Amino acid sequence: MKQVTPAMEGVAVSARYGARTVLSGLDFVIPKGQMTVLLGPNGSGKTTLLHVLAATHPVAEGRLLRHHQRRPALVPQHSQVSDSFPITVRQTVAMGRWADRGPWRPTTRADKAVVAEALDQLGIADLAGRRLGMLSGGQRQRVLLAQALAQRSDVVLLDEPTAGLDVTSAERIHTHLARLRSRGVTIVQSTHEPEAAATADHRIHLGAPVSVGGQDFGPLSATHPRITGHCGVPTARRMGRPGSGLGCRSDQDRHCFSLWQAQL
Ligand SMILES: Nc1ncnc2c1ncn2[C@@H]1O[C@H](COP(=O)(O)OP(=O)(O)OP(=O)(O)O)[C@@H](O)[C@H]1O
Repeated sequence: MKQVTPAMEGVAVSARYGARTVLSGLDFVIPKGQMTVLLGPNGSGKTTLLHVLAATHPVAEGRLLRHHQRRPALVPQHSQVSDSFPITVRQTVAMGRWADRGPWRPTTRADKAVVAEALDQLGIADLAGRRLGMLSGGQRQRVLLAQALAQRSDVVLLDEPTAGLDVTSAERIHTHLARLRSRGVTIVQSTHEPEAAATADHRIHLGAPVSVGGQDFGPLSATHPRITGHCGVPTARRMGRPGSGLGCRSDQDRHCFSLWQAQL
């Protein structure tokens, strides 16, 4: 039976903006070294959850247990970066080193080597001297991913990394994410793309309740396709509290997810 090791575990996690609760009582697991996708309609809280995982947005209630080694690298949506921000591609990628050395320390030779390698890996070395705001969406997204690579974290969080990109640019990003995963990096990405969702190891659904066999689950649900078929334990008792914030897409997934949760 496949063992799943958690990189992070959320226990009844809530998050707010002022008095407004956006995430409420979420229980979830982010498996270590695997690809998790966050799914859900606009406004369901995917970006907010990514920021909670990145520790850039506070947990209002509940607990987030961390089992990873380094500060997560967060890749924002490319549309969130201002065109007028006067920064070059190399400087943007070098910011990824801040997690290690702080923003005010001079860049070391080792930092420069890491930045050069990240630029190279994403195929953007020729853009190093260009202004970030002058790049296309696809180029900019690769720069932001290079910044995350330069951080050398064991957890990479991405907010719709291929939104608005053409097929070739999106494939490049997917290829690099797959490479990171093969190196054991834990990846969490929000997406609206069915293909990214289908190929992920693990899916977390936010938003509208999911109906399974006439029973409603929501607002959070999770599946783990890799362990589908390894279970057979009647688990509805354990996890099927309607409205509890936990549920899965299919009966089989629901059983498996429960068993998997129970293994942790
Ligand atoms: N800074 C903020 N202040 C107040 N409310 C916010 C803020 N950021 C987001 N929200 C609200 O929180 C809710 C969740 O937003 P979030 O961006 O996390 O959703 P999302 O699932 O990522 O959406 P999308 O798919 O459109 O990117 C929305 O209703 C949004 O209006």
